[in-house]
Amino acid sequence: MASHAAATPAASRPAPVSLRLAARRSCSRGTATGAAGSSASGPAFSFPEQRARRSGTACSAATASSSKAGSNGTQTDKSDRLSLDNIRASLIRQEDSIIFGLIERAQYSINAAVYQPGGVDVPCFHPDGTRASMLEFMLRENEQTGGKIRRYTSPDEHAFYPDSLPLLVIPAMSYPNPLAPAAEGININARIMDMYVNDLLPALCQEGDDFNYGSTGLADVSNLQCLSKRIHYGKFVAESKFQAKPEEFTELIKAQDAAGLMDLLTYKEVEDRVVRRVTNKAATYGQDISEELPSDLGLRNQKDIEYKVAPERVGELYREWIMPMTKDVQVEYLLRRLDHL
Ligand SMILES: C=C(O[C@@H]1C=C(C(=O)O)C=C[C@H]1O)C(=O)O
Repeated sequence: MASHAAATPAASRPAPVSLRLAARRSCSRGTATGAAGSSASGPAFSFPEQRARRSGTACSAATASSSKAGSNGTQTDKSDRLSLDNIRASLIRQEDSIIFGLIERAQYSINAAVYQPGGVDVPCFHPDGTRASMLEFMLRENEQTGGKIRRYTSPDEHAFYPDSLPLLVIPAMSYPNPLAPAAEGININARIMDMYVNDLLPALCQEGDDFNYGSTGLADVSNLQCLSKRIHYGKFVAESKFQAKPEEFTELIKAQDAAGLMDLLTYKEVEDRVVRRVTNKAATYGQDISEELPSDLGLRNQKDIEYKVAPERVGELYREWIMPMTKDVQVEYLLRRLDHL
């Protein structure tokens, strides 16, 4: 089991990362070798049916009734997008963005200079005088823009540099938030950054340098933000699971039994379906689709197709990295689920 203890507090800053090129796995280009049949089924855990928010578990439920700013200038999220009923649809949409993004990034070489502090001369220095990496510079700039328009006040968004966020330029938003208070202190972006740079990129991209640093950094910023959102969605998944089996989870939480929690929240067959679906999507998205729809849209008999990224590779990355980190967030959240209540 990956260590849940590696979760970092919200105040931490991802350390500069270095590419472990030596650990590079096999090349990303390949041909389909029989992607598994697609499955439309969703996660095995049951999502609550329009459940009434339980007193004591709803933490910052919005009460204002107008979408305009309230008397203290606060606005209310009326979208329902954070309700536990919408988790499944959101995870599947996020999957699409992640797969597209990884395929996009794979068009470029590793471009290691983007990740090395000082590898590219960007106007971004740490207090000790060392220059930041180009990726850090781009992420920080992006978070300044998103932060001003409330991105990081939403319970499903987590900044990579939470200590440097700007003030808002539009009124604050109040979100209906089904999560327990402890959720706010969980941010594993430092681990996500390390995994992305040192494990995902070497598995996806050709070695070497093609000097497309801007495109590389833009793809990375987008991918890191999508991955962070998906992985931290573990908080919502965990809350849904807790509400479905409160007694069983409460017993394990009281015993602070991380391994027991991991067992109870893991659905192996769901994970297998996710991997098959992701593989199939990567096979579909990775093709050069022409203006003529093929008569057979399925993935059978397509062993001759040259994919930009081997579809199985994307599925493997989900199994090896993305799902385990989502589960680590779930364990971390559940261990603290009853704090402050
Ligand atoms: C997200 C869930 O929890 C776990 C993690 C999964 C994932 O990251 O996709 C899938 C199955 C579960 O083992 C879930 O149950 O859907």
